[in-house]
Amino acid sequence: MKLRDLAGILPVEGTASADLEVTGISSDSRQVRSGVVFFALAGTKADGVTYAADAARRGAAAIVAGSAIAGLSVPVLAVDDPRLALALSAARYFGRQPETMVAVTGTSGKTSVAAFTRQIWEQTGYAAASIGTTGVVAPGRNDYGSLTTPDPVALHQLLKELADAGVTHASMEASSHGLDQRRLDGVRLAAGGFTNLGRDHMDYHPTIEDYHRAKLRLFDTLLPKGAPAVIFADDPWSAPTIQAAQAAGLEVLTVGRHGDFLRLKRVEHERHRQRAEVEAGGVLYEVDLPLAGDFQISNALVSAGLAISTGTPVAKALMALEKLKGAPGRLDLVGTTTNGAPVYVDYAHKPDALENVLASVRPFTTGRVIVVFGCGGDRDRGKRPIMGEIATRLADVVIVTDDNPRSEVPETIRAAILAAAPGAIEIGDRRQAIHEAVAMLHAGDTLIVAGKGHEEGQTIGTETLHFSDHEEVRAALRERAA
Ligand SMILES: CC(=O)N[C@H]1[C@@H](OP(=O)(O)OP(=O)(O)OC[C@H]2O[C@@H](n3ccc(=O)[nH]c3=O)[C@H](O)[C@@H]2O)O[C@H](CO)[C@@H](O)[C@@H]1O[C@H](C)C(=O)N[C@@H](C)C(=O)N[C@H](CCC(=O)O)C(=O)O
Ligand SMILES: Nc1ncnc2c1ncn2[C@@H]1O[C@H](COP(=O)(O)OP(=O)(O)OP(=O)(O)O)[C@@H](O)[C@H]1O
Ligand SMILES: N[C@H](CCC[C@H](N)C(=O)O)C(=O)O
Ligand SMILES: [Mg+2]
Repeated sequence: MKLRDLAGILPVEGTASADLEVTGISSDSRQVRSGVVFFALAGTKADGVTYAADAARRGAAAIVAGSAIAGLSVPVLAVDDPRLALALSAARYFGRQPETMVAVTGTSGKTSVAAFTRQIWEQTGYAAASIGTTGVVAPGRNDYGSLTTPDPVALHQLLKELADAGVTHASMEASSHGLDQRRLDGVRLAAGGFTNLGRDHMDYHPTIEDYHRAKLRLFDTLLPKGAPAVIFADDPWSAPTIQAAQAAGLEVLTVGRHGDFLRLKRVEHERHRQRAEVEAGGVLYEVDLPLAGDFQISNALVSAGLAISTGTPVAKALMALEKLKGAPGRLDLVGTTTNGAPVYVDYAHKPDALENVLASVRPFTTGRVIVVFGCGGDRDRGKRPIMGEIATRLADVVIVTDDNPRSEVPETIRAAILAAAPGAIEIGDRRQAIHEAVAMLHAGDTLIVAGKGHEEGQTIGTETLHFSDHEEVRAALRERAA
């Protein structure tokens, strides 16, 4: 590609540099090679402008920045929004994307909805992929992920790979960071979904309104006019989201008990499954969902809405729900003790999620609900006492342990949770906490190990050591059975 091919995004028309060959796009100077266009982004830790000279030295074809930079030997192209320019350039540079792409946002449920939507499409017969916190799943591919919404260069490289491999349908998670940082601008979206809004990332967003506004970018900026917006109707933040989507000229399709498109009429809970009655277009459907947790019904309905609004027949989508597999680490039944007490691993690491997961297991728990959890370091400190209070209110036994302490002192994090969790047991070592909790289980009890879900490491300081809640639960169950 020539630099001129990025015209309309970058101010290259009529410049001598328009003929330069472009061999790549990057916002990280350390990855610049000859011919790469470097985008200098103002970040949370550093300002990319500082690295412009480094990028030039490494052979950058041009530098894109928010304003002119003096003294560089390569052309500098000034744009209003370098992050937006990066995303649009990456989209154009890589070119191909799966034909039908949907994105889902919300505080909780994104990973589940992305995974469920992929599964419904698979059952419809499409080559489908999902992209998010747990990684990339596509035919013949299952890569572990790190970011919920990948950065635009990685994202568009991935979308091209998927499209080249024949994937026609892809669902992705739109995190508030991703939306705010323009990571999804340039993705050709056919539909968008909204699950719910609760406290999260208050270290990044100054207020919950700001956090909601970031989420709304999916609807008021990214989706084309007339595109379907599938919105869960039973959340306190549903109404303002519906309003924003309508104002943006989208086709609003609501799902849930208050939903018009897919209306939940009735749910019967069993231990590891639930039977729902859903009305769609005046027809009643009985759906036997093989997953525990009220919230999974909400997620399943948003997913079905996304699949239906992009072409899957209603009956097919709803029947596909009967074969859904939960996303790894989302109310994931890892095993049961010999006396029948189930142990779940769950990714609840924020207040609403913890509240939901604990409330979800109560109906089928005849004994005690036991929870093991902690909070991550270098993340929203305000949520710690809130989660302590929720655990104390909704569980019978609370064990406070370490999550990913990162650079913080683990005792300090635990103390902040414990301050609002009278009677909780403190066991810093997560392995020990899991083993002691499993040893405590009586018939009728339920254990939830919350916070790390699918994660395969524990970050202490700057080191990430292998750690898996699944493996520890299995080991503890074996130990107990022996
Ligand atoms: C706080 C945050 O969101 N940071 C993201 C952001 O980094 P940043 O722009 O703030 O980076 P920075 O370190 O300040 O550096 C500024 C710029 O200088 C560049 N640089 C830096 C050093 C150098 O030598 N040369 C150089 O060019 C950097 O590449 C960057 O472009 O943009 C980067 C590229 O897209 C992301 O990788 C990075 O994610 C970091 C790793 C992160 O941990 N993000 C988390 C908080 C996150 O995004 N989470 C969400 C939500 C999770 C969920 O709830 O599901 C997610 O989508 O995963
Ligand atoms: N619809 C929902 N409502 C409330 N809580 C939910 C919902 N769906 C999932 N949860 C809870 O949130 C946790 C994370 O779910 P999931 O990974 O699907 O959400 P996410 O939005 O992708 O979260 P993250 O931003 O952390 O990646 C689950 O383990 C469960 O505890
Ligand atoms: N994407 C989220 C995941 C948090 C998971 C939890 N285990 C923690 O470490 O806080 C974040 O990085 O904030
Ligand atoms: Mg996720």
